Amino acid sequence: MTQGEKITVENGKMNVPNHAIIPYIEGDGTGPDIWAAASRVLEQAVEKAYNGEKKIVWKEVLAGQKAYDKTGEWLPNETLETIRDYKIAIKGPLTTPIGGGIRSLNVALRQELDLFTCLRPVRYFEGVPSPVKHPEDVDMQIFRENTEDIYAGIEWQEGTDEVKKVIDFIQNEMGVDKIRFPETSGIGIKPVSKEGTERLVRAAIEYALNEGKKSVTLVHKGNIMKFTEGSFKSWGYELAEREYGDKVFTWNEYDAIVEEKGREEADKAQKEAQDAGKIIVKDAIADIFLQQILTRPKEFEVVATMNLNGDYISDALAAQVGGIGIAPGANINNDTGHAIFEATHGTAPKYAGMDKVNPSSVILSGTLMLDHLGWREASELIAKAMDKTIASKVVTYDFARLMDNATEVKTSEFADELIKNMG
Ligand SMILES: NC(=O)C1=CN([C@@H]2O[C@H](COP(=O)(O)OP(=O)(O)OC[C@H]3O[C@@H](n4cnc5c(N)ncnc54)[C@H](OP(=O)(O)O)[C@@H]3O)[C@@H](O)[C@H]2O)C=CC1
Ligand SMILES: O=C(O)CCC(=O)C(=O)O
Ligand SMILES: [Mg+2]
Repeated sequence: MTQGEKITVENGKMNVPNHAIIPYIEGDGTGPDIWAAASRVLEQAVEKAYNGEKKIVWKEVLAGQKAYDKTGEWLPNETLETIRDYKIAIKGPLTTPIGGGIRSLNVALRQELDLFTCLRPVRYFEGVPSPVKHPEDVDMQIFRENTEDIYAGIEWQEGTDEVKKVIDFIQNEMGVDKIRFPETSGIGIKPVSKEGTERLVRAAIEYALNEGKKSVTLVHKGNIMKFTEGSFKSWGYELAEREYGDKVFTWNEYDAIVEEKGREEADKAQKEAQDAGKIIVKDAIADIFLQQILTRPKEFEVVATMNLNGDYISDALAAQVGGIGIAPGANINNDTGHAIFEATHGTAPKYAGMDKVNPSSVILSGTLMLDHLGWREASELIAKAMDKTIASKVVTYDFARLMDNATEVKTSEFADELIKNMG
């Protein structure tokens, strides 16, 4: 067995040894099928890109059903400690029961390790079947806040003593009389903080600056949820102007010019800012945004949004470029460099153990991981092999059912094909 070394971080700089140990969670449902395929592709890409000089040394950590069966715990503390210690991990999907049962282990991992950015890049691979006319116009990076919002699961069930206490408090201490059916309501709480918003928006703007993007769009439902989603928008604009004043032009500034000097002057100021290479920081209300990503996707590049909006938007956008089978993601703490890479999709239980589903989301999450480690040559090999394989129409069931004259292959065979096409 190859002996590996830990990835370390010193003064914010990541040191990646040639034989880097990377913890992985296999995942529930289709997780084992996908992981078997994805891990082979990632290993081979590193092997080929560096002629054996660099290697991934996998270290399994347990979560989900496998953890429960072996240890009696769904998310053992040892798993969290190992990921903290080794800095980087990659995972398959984990099941969350609807209604009762355990809360999301996926959310727990993000919260426990404070992985505040969920980065979900959405771009088109030539030849992938899509329901829209111009899927190639979609090239967006979703920065989804990953630790707050209603998604964090602070809620109380209808009929419990806890929910009665909360409803009594809201009605009697806060004077709220708008709970329509107080005797039969469940209650959920949606915390959205200034700190949480600022660190997410900062990560999005930094990304836009580093990658030469032209805009960052803050997506919110601030007209209805004024002090959570509305504040997300205001705090985002304030941060952009305060920390990046000379590099951005915001729609907040635009509105102030309209007020003072009229729209023509505001348009002129925005045009000047664009010509000077500044990033336009704008915003969109979530409902119309979901229409506009379909009708004019070219207008959006980097998107910063809250947790639940980001969850909806990332599945919707994935559909535009071929579906959830090819939608990667990364959960990152941009301050410490800690990260867990994972697909956007879930465990797809009806296909578990059938060697059937598309492993591309986890494979592409792996390429994000390789980029994060600075092993770009390996991630480029995979991206090229993905282009070549899809162009040759050798695909898993999800693409095959939408393509003419495709050859449908199993999860493991798709991995074989990618490895063959790495050249
Ligand atoms: N980060 C995580 O670990 C996540 C976990 N989950 C959890 O997963 C479980 C199942 O959730 P569910 O809502 O069914 O969502 P899933 O994403 O698991 O599956 C929904 C549908 O998406 C398609 N799909 C999913 N994965 C793939 C793939 N690899 N290749 C091709 N198609 C795919 C299938 O569509 P079709 O039937 O059309 O073929 C599938 O039926 C739940 O417990 C949920 O909480 C959900 C999301 C993320
Ligand atoms: O944790 C879950 O079960 C669902 C998570 C999810 O949908 C997501 O992160 O996109
Ligand atoms: Mg989701």
